Amino acid sequence: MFKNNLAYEASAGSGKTFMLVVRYLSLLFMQAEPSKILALTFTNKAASEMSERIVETLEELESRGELDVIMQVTGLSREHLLANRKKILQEFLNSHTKIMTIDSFFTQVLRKFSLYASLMPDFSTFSSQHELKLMSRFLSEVSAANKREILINLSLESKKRISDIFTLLDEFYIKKEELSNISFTKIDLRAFEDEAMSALSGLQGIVANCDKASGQLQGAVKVESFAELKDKTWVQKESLEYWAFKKCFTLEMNHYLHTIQTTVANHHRAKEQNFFYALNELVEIYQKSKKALYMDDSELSFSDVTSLVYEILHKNDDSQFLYFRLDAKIEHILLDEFQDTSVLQYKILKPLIEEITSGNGIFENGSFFFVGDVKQSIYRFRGGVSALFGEVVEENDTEVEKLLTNYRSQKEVIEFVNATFRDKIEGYSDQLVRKEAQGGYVEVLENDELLEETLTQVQRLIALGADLNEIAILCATNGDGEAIKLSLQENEIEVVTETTTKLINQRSVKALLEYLKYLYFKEDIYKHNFFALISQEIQSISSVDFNKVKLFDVVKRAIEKYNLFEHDFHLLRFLNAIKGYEDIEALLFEYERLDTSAAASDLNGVRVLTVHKSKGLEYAHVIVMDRLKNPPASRSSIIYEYDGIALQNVYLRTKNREAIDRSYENALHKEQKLVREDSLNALYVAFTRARENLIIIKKSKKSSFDLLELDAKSSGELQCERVQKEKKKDLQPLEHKELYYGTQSDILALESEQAENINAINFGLALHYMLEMMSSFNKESIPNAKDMMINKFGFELQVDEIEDIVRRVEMFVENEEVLKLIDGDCYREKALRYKNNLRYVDLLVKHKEGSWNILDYKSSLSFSEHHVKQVRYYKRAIEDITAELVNGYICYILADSVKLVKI
Ligand SMILES: Nc1ncnc2c1ncn2[C@@H]1O[C@H](COP(=O)(O)OP(=O)(O)OP(=O)(O)O)[C@@H](O)[C@H]1O
Repeated sequence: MFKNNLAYEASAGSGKTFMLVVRYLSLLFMQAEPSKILALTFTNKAASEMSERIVETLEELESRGELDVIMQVTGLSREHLLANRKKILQEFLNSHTKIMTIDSFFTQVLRKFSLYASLMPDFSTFSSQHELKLMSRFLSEVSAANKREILINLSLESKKRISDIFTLLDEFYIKKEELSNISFTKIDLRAFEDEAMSALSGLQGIVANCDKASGQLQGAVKVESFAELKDKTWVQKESLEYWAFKKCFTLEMNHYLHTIQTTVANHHRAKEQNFFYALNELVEIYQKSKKALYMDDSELSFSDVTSLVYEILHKNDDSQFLYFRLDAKIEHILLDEFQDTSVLQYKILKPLIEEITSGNGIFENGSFFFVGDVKQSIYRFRGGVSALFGEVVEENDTEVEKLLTNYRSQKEVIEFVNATFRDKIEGYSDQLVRKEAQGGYVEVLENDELLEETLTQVQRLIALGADLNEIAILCATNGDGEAIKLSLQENEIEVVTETTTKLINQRSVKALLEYLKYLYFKEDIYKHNFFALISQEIQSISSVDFNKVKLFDVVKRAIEKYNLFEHDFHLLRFLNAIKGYEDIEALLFEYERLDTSAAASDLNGVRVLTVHKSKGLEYAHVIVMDRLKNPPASRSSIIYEYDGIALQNVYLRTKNREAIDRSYENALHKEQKLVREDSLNALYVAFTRARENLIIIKKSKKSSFDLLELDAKSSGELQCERVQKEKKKDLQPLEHKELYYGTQSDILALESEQAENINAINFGLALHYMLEMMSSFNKESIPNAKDMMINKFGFELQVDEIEDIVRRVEMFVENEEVLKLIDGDCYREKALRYKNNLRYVDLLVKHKEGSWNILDYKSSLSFSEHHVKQVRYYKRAIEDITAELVNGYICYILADSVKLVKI
């Protein structure tokens, strides 16, 4: 029977998402209004997939596994459900549903109440604010407030660059609310230093008077300053009855030692207090700069949105009334992936949930439902606290049910996962195997040539008949993903990655955009494009008064009128995305920035994605590849210590402090445990994505699988169901049209992720940018391009680096060979979309006689092999597209010369 207040805490593949869809459909069948069901997911992709699954399930209800479960949940008969499903589907498609990410929901709330935050409701949101702009705004605000010294001191004390201080500021800004219970005071350090030095002189006295004191011992206590003293090895010991001290040991020595330890520990604490005090002062300015920026640009990051919504709803005289207004629109709440919800996000939702669970809401029949798996919590860095699940259950008196059977994977995969994690993850309980899932294959391979081995395994699967779209390669970073993608493409294997799968680049969505452009601009070209894209005869299109008809309705009507829907889930996603735009202008001028991804079903190629992005997804064949590079040892300098969901304390990570400060030691251990849990959870997510075959490729040393102690072995039999290739719909070729796919710097930064040195990356980006900004390749264009480069990158670069870049550009425009190659129509930063991949060609030149030159700039000689592959790829792409002669060159623009290498 239907339970009003229910949660599922269950392992991967046990049907949580399935139950979420069942729950949603059950509510629909129980006559809940779709617009009053708030279903929140973690990613846009999950939100779109949920809507799609609802439509699909309703369309095919009689043959779907969901049917029986809906009957159980609702108590309604099969006949009733089947008789009503068409009506329910129509209602669903015609409603303003609320299936979205938490971020989008908060954005909607903020739009609604924007005036409380002195914002206009038409702001736009991005996953992060423009970092460089923010930095320079912040720096000028810091100067205006006379706080430069604080910033410089912080940077000196923590031995961090100013830009790293930014990361800390952002962390503190995001956790501002949680930190509000912790206060920081400014403390004078000298007293501690004096006390420690005076205890030291006591100790030195004992050593001086001891006949048996060795030269080594005398050296060990010969300390000139407090800074030197606190890092001495002997200061970290429990007792001085050891080593060279032993011969002179007296209890008094330990007395001095303990005094030194206590004062050093206090000194650390005081220093930490001063650090956080200063950081807090700067956070105020940081927040002010952010506010100023979003007032100027009307652009907010999601963390800004969350903080503002929290402020409006919790720190406002009208709070109760505002919640009441929200409450009136929400009757049921469904939350997916709850383990990754942040405490602040939950605090915002809490009053809404309480209205429902306490039974005093406007709707007596409201319901609350959430699902999650603490083992899959991998977003601690974004504020996820795994204890939240339990807390919420307790606070709301929610009934928790377990789902014990794995519905996703075959036996070999399930048993391997059970055996691997049983003793590693606390409280792990084995998943049960379905009777009909007795096959599957698992192999752990050891090979240091990770890319080659991955390619071999993909080819092995393809040879066995695997569907390309059912092969997923999970890797550690975007950089690793790019490397594997290139390697597969070199071997003519199609690849689908995130950058290539934007919704707005899908044919049906493009068609609708052309349609809307026609309605708005009234240019015939758009009409022609629209009909070409939907493969229909050109007809007249009647005009629409956008003041009277909602954008959403215009698009929905077009979909119906031109019969576009037929299983095209991109359109469903597009309809959902449209709800985020105020009006037609906002859509037409902003849609290029829409980063919703396309419906997976219509893309072709091996999926390459990071483990983090793979959460919630499943594939028949999964290859988990070890990380190509060892991770940088970049630990956060701040340790956040939680007690349950409450932030209890913050510490500044300090060398050797754990030996002399018990509470720091505790916090550090807790943190280390969490870091280990994060890694284990990520591996758990990765291994549980496979339905049939799981192949793990590990390297022999420093493998990310080390903590699992995996041996190379295989079990089961590798089999792939041969795909029946469906005949693709006959679509007319797309008219070539230049598109804007984001910015080159996004992609360059991604490509250069392999380069460890952030300075080198910035340098390269700045050089590229300056060349891009050259209106013509001659000396006259240099000053302007230089200014633009400084505006964008000046903050990141030293003066001599800027001069170096300008010198290189001068050499470039003076080089005879270069000038010959670029004699023609030059296209800078040309976006190139080929086989579902997006690339930028630095410089593409079309010669009068119909041949093309590609120039790919490099600012250093490293990674040559990679460059060659890249240019070869561009060359092949342009040859395919133009069917004309193409020459490719790598142009090394070095400090002292320009070298051209023909590919
Ligand atoms: N009761 C069920 N009957 C039939 N199939 C089911 C059932 N529950 C789940 N499935 C199928 O099993 C697979 C895994 O389910 P689902 O994705 O809901 O698991 P999950 O718990 O959300 O996994 P994860 O935690 O990894 O996201 C899906 O293909 C789903 O359709």
